[in-house]
Amino acid sequence: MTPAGSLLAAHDLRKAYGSTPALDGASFSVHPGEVVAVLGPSGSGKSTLLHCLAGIVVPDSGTLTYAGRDLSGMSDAERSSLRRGDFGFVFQFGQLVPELTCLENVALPLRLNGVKRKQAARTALEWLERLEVDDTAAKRPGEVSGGQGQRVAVARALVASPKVVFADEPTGALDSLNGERVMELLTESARSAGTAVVLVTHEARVAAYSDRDIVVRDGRVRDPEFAV
Ligand SMILES: Nc1ncnc2c1ncn2[C@@H]1O[C@H](COP(=O)(O)OP(=O)(O)OP(=O)(O)O)[C@@H](O)[C@H]1O
Repeated sequence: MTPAGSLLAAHDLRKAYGSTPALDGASFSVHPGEVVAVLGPSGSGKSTLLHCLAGIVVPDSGTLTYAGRDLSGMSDAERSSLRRGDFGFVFQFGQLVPELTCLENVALPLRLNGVKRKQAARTALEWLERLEVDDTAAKRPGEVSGGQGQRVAVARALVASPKVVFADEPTGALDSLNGERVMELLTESARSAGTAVVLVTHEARVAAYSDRDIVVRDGRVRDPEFAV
């Protein structure tokens, strides 16, 4: 059932919110290091698919396999530990911790994984430099621009060398110039680290940075990679 060589695969996922079906038999897979864009009209189920793949939302039925392990059968604690260790996240509005500096925000995933404070700060600064926002290191998220905040969020998503980054409309709140730069930096950094990216977007311009597109319609996905 799992496509050969895939890192993350979903088969026939179904999820309803009350009587509203959000996913209605969605199958999808991503290979290591691959950048896949998830496209589709508003309300088609893109975010629900991403949340299921990331282990944030539990589907009503269907199977989810990550690195050969059945995600559906994992406990909440196992899924949380997978999210912390193997996954990174970027959302539309950075979702940085407002009380921490940008450097501390980027260092946070490393600290949660047990990296010592000094080493975490050093690595976080390297990532801020890579994303060209090292001048935000001592500032809090409320003191930086939207574009800078998203770059900090990308640094935070990649700092702990995740296997997969989930990005839900990461440039949705940015102007086109800033949006394109964030996409360039996200995809370049992910490709050089061998990190796969699952990218939900409305915009064809953003999807152009992916290796492959899939389209969600009415909670269903057609992924030609998936042999059913
Ligand atoms: N927490 C929720 N409670 C109730 N209904 C929900 C919830 N989340 C999503 N839905 C419904 O499920 C369907 C799919 O929503 P989803 O957010 O996955 O779509 P989307 O394609 O990401 O939309 P958009 O592009 O507008 O963000 C929609 O009908 C939506 O209203």
